[in-house]
Amino acid sequence: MTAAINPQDAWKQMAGVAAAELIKDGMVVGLGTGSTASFFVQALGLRIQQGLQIVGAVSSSQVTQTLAASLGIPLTDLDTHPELDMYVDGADEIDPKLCLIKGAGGALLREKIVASAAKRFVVVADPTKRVEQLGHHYPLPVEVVPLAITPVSRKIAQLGARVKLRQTGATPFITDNHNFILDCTFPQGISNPAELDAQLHRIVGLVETGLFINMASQAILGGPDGVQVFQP
Ligand SMILES: O=C[C@H](O)[C@H](O)[C@H](O)COP(=O)(O)O
Repeated sequence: MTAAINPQDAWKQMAGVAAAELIKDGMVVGLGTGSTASFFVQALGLRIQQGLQIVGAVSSSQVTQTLAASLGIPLTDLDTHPELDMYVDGADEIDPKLCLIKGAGGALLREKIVASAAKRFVVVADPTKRVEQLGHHYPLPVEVVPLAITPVSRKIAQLGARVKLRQTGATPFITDNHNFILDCTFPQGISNPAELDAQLHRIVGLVETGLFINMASQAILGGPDGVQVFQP
């Protein structure tokens, strides 16, 4: 007997299963990170067990790599396959133009690298992730070289953010790339994601931001009324 899952997880699963249906024989696929992406990876694993033949999958984190390997998904990397057919991942916030905040799980840098290598990026989520303006529900995560954490924090604060070093217990959270994460809350929300992203990228020592702008082409949302596809 399988354990019942809560409605939000059921919606995430619906989105993940629907995205897995988009994967065809011969594709190179990018695998996202997080609870919603995990449902996609599990559904993809099932389809592969049933005979789907992808060329390979590139993971956006160690966690996803381990999950995918356990499901028998053939793994590859960006050296072997620098261009992917499709990348599927979750998001923390999705605005009407499909700009995203990502990185609540700390995987934003690899996620952005893998997403940028893909011809198509499909976001999978539940309806709680849709927002009118980014930055009101989740802080914006940015990945920072540990050496630069204090000056970078100060410079982001000068842009109007409350800046918090992400911790795991008493020690800083360490990303797969051995960097730190700063969670940046903009009290008025993020009115111009592209401008903020450009400002943040001018800060030396800041490696990447969790703003994904003009990257996703489609969102698949599971919800109480079934699966809905959303594109601007
Ligand atoms: O670093 C984490 C990723 O950006 C996740 O894709 C994002 O946080 C969404 O995760 P979830 O599907 O668990 O809400």
